[in-house]
Order: sequence, then structure tokens, then C-alpha cells
Amino acid sequence: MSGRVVGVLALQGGVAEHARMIEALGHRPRPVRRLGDLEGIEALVLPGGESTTLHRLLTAFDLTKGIRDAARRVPTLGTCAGLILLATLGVLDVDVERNAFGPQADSATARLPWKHGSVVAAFIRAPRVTRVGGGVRVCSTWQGGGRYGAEPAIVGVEQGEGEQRIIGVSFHPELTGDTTIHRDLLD
Ligand SMILES: NC(=O)CC[C@H](N)C(=O)O
Repeated sequence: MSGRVVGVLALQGGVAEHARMIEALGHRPRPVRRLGDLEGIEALVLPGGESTTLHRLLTAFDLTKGIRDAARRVPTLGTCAGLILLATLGVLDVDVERNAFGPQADSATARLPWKHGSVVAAFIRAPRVTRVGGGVRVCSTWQGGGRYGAEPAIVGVEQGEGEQRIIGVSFHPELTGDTTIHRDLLD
């Protein structure tokens, strides 16, 4: 067996899509539903969903501290509501505004810059980043069709190096079939 064991928070939201993408890249997804599931993981993904629900479930399943500790220990990706979790758990030094690009009906797909390349991104009731801390690098911005402000919004960030890297994106890379973000996290 090769590849990384990748914990995927599996309380609610787009779990299966992330698991499929992780597997397609030669890694081993492991659903995380209880504290013991975090043992031995070599990367962590927090999928999108509904962040209020996810917070409640993290509390109900007694996973808040475990997820916070794991995110500081292994490369971690949060997508959409997962990005909101990373911000509110205090592990990614950003502030976010929820539902910053309108309702479900305004869902959109766009090709965005990602570091030296690009990524095809799906936005579904997506948040945007309103503040980045000193150690946070902006990797993606989106004009959002110009409807949600004159300035491009920050929709992809990265903090830290190596195993302590944390990537947060407003969008759903797992829904477009574009593996750029997952490869960046895992390779
Ligand atoms: N697609 C998503 O993850 C949506 C996030 C959701 N709007 C929230 O604020 O929790």
C-alpha cells in the first residue's frame, strides 16, 4: 500500500466526492466520525456542507479538539464550510464571510488562478475571506461575475509549510473533477 492515509471528516456534507478524488490520486481516504479515526492520519480534509451543523456535530461527537490538533499536525484542506471551520476553530488565521456570493441559485463554476497554474472551481453558497493573517498566502481570487463587489474576492489561501500546511478554499474542487488542490495538498 502506498500513498497517505487521509482523514475525511464524515459527519455531514460532500464526503464521498473527496474520498473518490483522494483514492483516484493513489491515497487512502479514511472517514472520520470519532476521535480514534484521527489516529495515524497523514493528511486531513474538511469537506463542504453547512458550517453551523458541522460545528454542532463536532461538539456532539466530541471531535472539536481532535480536529483542531490534527489540522496543526498534518497537511489539511478545508473546502467551503470546511474553510469556515478552519477559520472558526482558530487554526487558519483568516476571517470569513459566509454566503458571500448569494444564494444556491447563484452557484457558479469558474477557472481561477492557483499559484502558478489554475483550477476549475464550483461555488455553492460560498464564503469569502475578508482578512488574512501575516502568515497566510493568497492563492486564488474570484471576481464573482462582478456582482458581489468591485474588487476580486479572496477564495483560496495557504498557511504554513510542509506537514503544517493548511489550505482553505471557498469553492468545491471535488465537484469539478479538477485534482489541482488535492495534488497540491498530498504530493
Ligand atoms: N457549500 C458549502 O459548503 C456551503 C457553506 C455554507 N453556506 C455555510 O455557510 O456553512
